[in-house]
Amino acid sequence: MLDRVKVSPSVLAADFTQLHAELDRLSDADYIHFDVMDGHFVPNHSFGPHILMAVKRSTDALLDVHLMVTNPDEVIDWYVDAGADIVSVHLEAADDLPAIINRLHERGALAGVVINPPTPVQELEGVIDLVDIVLIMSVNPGFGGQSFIEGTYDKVRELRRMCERHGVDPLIEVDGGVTLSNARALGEAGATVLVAGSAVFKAEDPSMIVRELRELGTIGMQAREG
Ligand SMILES: O=C(CO)[C@@H](O)[C@H](O)COP(=O)(O)O
Repeated sequence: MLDRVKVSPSVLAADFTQLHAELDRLSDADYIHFDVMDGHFVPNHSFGPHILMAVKRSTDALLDVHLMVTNPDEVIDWYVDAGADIVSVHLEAADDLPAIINRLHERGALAGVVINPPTPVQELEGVIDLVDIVLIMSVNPGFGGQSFIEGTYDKVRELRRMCERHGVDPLIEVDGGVTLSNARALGEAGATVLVAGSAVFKAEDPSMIVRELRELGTIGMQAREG
């Protein structure tokens, strides 16, 4: 059981001409969230393992890689080799998720599963005992700066109940449209990791936003735990 919510700033919203300086401003982040987009699974391209290596050189935070790709089994090793600490793959994209999770564990990485907004939480039933982290998308993946989908709270609560039934306690991460205005409610619903791109990188003082997101999320988490 965590004693506080963790914050994972999404580097997609950073100024790439100043990547090192941008990451340097985030000494308080627990993780750095790294969105990989292949132009097939989502209608956008982002970056690959070489940029992840550059991120690794610029931060002490753990690297939280989110693969929005159609062929996760073929690329997970690239990202572990580049320094990923967590690799999350989409339930909607993986043909053999248990094999991918096994491979990540063999390589010493934490394994995550991601579901898109239309995918019901019940579809996680078969893998919930195997994963270290579940990422619930709170926007349709592909772009930063979108509005948070309100139905996410119910999905997080439902996932929390599923975890209790199974006697497991994976990290529960929420990604997309996360801001200071929903961080507390997300912690209260059961989220333990908040991904935030625009809210952090577009702020004047990104480190302060990271601390505030963590504090609000943790207040919510404590309210849920009573
Ligand atoms: O995976 C994604 C988008 O596909 C997210 O990680 C976004 O990058 C989050 O950005 P904001 O909604 O916080 O701006």
